[in-house]
Amino acid sequence: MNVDSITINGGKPLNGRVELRGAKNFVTKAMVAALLGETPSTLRGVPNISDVRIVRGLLEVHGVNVTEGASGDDLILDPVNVESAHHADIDAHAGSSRIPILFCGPLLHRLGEAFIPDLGGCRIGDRPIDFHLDALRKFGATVEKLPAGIRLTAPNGLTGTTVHLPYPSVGATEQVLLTAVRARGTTELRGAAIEPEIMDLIAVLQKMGALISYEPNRVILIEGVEHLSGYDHRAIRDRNEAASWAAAALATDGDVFVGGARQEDLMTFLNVFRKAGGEFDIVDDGIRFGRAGALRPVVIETDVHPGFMTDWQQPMIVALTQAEGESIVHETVYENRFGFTDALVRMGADITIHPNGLQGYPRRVPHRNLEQAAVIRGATHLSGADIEVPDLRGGFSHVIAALTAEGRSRVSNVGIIARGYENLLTKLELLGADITLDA
Ligand SMILES: CC(=O)N[C@H]1[C@@H](OP(=O)(O)OP(=O)(O)OC[C@H]2O[C@@H](n3ccc(=O)[nH]c3=O)[C@H](O)[C@@H]2O)O[C@H](CO)[C@@H](O)[C@@H]1O
Ligand SMILES: C=C(OP(=O)(O)O)C(=O)O
Repeated sequence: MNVDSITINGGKPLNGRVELRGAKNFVTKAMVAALLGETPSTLRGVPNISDVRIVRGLLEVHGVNVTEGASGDDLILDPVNVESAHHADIDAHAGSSRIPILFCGPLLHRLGEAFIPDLGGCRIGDRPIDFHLDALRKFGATVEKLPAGIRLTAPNGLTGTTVHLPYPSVGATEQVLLTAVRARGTTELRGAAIEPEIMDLIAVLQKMGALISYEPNRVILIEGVEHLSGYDHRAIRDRNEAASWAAAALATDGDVFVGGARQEDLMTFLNVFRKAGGEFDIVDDGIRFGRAGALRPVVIETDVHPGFMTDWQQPMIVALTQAEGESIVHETVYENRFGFTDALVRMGADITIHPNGLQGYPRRVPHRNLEQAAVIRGATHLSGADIEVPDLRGGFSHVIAALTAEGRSRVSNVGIIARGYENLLTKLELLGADITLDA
């Protein structure tokens, strides 16, 4: 999506079918895993999104030969000639993604050194990398902070260790996996994240020759091996995109079949969707989402898997502006993930943000110091407005809000949405949305 601004004529339901491809939060990690192999890897179902292009560029400056396979959505990644890259070239390809931090372990194994530029990614809170760096130091890496990034070396190689994550971080879990698989000896990872995308990364690493076992209570054991080969793998589909289209169908009173959506990856979402007045049919090749009747208010607590994902709350909040009564969303994963609601309020939504969270409500998810809460009172009539996309999921939510609202909305900075949604405008048009690209 090379456009920066679109005009949406809203107030019409979305109807039709969209197809999911590989998950942004898996594909980019599997591309990094290819660095660890001694032979080429084939990754299937790769979406055409900007985060994939950024990771491809970073792999290429490190000497990985990346080519497209015959089917159009396969990537062949040949890491046989991996080499150190100039800092300037790495910076030029760092872009807006957080994935460069996951190059640490693979580059240390391959080259004995790594330079990691300052990270991009959505601005949804502080997003520290202390768990990553603490773990890498435990493996034996030295970490030096530079003005524009960090430099790591491992003069004595990397050795298996015990890592106990203070919080089940997705990225830090992937960091430990990608480092431990070729470290000397065994690594015990406690407090691991267990998202489906992580399980798919473990599947990829096992195909490459890694020895990884998943124990009860968020413990993962990794026995380091000396050699890994390439893999051939079809990526898990994007459950965040699935939840986004489901919420879009709910908000606009539409009917959307999401090809490739899998019930087992969306169980928690489906429960909330049903409680909010949505209905769904699960069939072999996907899930159809629509409304069962009037929308109802719900209480959502975001959490790590198997909880309700933080990436799902933004599109669901748009739908909840159409539910009769008071909904509450407790955001417990990130400290600043409600910025997108300002625009919804300008469109007519009644949303109050509690920057320090809401106390005194019975909860399943433990309180965290950084949390926030949103109280949404509905149903409200949304009217078109000029809005600016703040981040990836917030951006998709702005588009849904504009589709739900009566009248015209001008949505600017839509390019960010291409970080995680392939062919968004084409898909929206196929679903019947009235959209024009601004000059
Ligand atoms: C590319 C990708 O896969 N992005 C996903 C990934 O982000 P990402 O992997 O960056 O998110 P994490 O799971 O690491 O972050 C969860 C929490 O841990 C904290 N933390 C994390 C690392 C660290 O070193 N120190 C620390 O304090 C974060 O600030 C946050 O409060 O998981 C998030 C949580 O499911 C999703 O919203 C993102 O879509
Ligand atoms: C926060 C997200 O991604 P990232 O971690 O890449 O910024 C997201 O996918 O919504």
